[in-house]
Amino acid sequence: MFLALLLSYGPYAVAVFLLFHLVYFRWFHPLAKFPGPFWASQTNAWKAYQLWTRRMPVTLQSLHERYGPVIRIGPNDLNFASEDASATIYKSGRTMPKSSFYDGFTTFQANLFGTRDEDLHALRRRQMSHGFSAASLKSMEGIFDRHISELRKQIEEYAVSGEQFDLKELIAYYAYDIIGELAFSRDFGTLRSRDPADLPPINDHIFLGCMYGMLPNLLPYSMRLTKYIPLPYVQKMLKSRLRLRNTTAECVAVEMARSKDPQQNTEKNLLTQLIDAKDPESGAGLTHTDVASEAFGFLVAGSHTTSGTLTLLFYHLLHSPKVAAHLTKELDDQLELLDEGSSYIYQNLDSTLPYAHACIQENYRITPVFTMPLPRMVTDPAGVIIASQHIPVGSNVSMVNYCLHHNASIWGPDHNIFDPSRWLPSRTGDNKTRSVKADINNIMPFGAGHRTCIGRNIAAMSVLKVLVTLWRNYEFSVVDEHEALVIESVGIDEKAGPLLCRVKMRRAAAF
Ligand code: HEM
Repeated sequence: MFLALLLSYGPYAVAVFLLFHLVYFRWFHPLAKFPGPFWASQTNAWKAYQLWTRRMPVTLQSLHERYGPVIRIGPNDLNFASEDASATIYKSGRTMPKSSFYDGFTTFQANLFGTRDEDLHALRRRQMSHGFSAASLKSMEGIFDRHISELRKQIEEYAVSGEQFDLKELIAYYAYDIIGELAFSRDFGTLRSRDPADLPPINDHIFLGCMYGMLPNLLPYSMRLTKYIPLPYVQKMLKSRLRLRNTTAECVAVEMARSKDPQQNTEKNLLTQLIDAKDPESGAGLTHTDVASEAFGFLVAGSHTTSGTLTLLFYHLLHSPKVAAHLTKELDDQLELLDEGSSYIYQNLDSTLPYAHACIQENYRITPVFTMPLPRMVTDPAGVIIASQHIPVGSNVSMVNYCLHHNASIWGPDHNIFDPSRWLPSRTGDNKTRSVKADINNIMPFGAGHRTCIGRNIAAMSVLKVLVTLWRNYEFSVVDEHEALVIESVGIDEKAGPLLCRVKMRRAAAF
């Protein structure tokens, strides 16, 4: 009887429900007045599909061009691309906490990046601030120098042989080896072995985290049930995440055991600093699982971001002859060629190289790599005003830095041109009337506010040292001068395909 009723009326009930859902979310929902694609107003699967295409930042930017600075990208989600939005969304502290999107990244337990507990976040930041301070950074400079020296060795082999090579791949090995030493106290030696299979599957982890996070209604189940989906691609991603987790657990266990042995004199790095970390207020330290969870976060947040950034910087320089010539002149004027084993001291590079800094800044603007939407939740019962719009409590609001960095009303119609002179006081071009200082507030490659990147100084040191060392000491040329830049995004971006180059020495080979 019940089955008969279900079969006769069930399809009508489903149709009525769907119709109600469609009409409510499109025309009566509190966010209904905001423009955006129809399917985005109906289901979070729209966002998940955009992630799947690997083109989300570019798609969102074109939607902003079409609909304006605020668009609806999910039934309960708004995305902003205007100058005045970032302060309210990211600098309102605890009243705008991270949304459930971040739960998708939990591997051991929520870490500094993923936690939505503001008290825990504040405690962790206090515990870790010493490890990321300028003094700690200085004490870790030797680690960078060793790996830059290894990178030079590999490049010099190509200079001698004259063979073409993939600079993107070499940079990826370099960035992984550095983070291995910083976060795991281990030299993975991938620059020496140069086997792509040695590189960790970080992109898979990030893609999976973003995918889980973009389907929040499924989250409690999806993380547990994905293992039963018999698709090889899904199984590969799960295995990748497990592999990363196991590597982390193993390295942390070794270092924690070593730290208990007073005979062992280990070099300071981020992992040893985590093990020693104490909250200056309460004296509380981190447990074994806390340390593993944070080290895992450093690997995920710090390696592909750095390698993606460096590869894109070299791509832009190698495809912009005038910019390249300007940079060469500045470095030739300011820096001696390096001998074997020597390096440029970071502190000395800071004030003397304005054009190199401008190139780095422009690279962060035109091709930021951390482009996942960074959603925050409106928790004030009265709602909040963002970019002159009232946004009701319970909504998720986000920005994608790529969209802000390509907003033509801020950067001018030439926003797609790599032009470091935007960052010089004597700037030329469309936005010459604006101040550099104002524009620095309009880029957010490292996020903004109290959840801004804790590793930005580490990234800054790596990027500047690699740039000036390679650009001053070698002469690179790209194999395909006309190659158009295609970017793939899994939440963190990279140049699609290799960056094929040839290289010449600017002095006799050192190694
Ligand atoms: C060019 C390189 C890098 C870029 C572009 C970058 C970008 C970002 C961005 C945009 C955020 C903010 C995320 C949000 O609001 O949800 C972030 C957070 C974070 N980053 Fe980075 N990052 C880089 C390098 C690093 C490095 C080298 C490390 C560590 C060794 C690191 C560790 C972290 C951590 C732990 C967080 C969470 C901070 C918090 O919530 O308090 N990052 N990063």
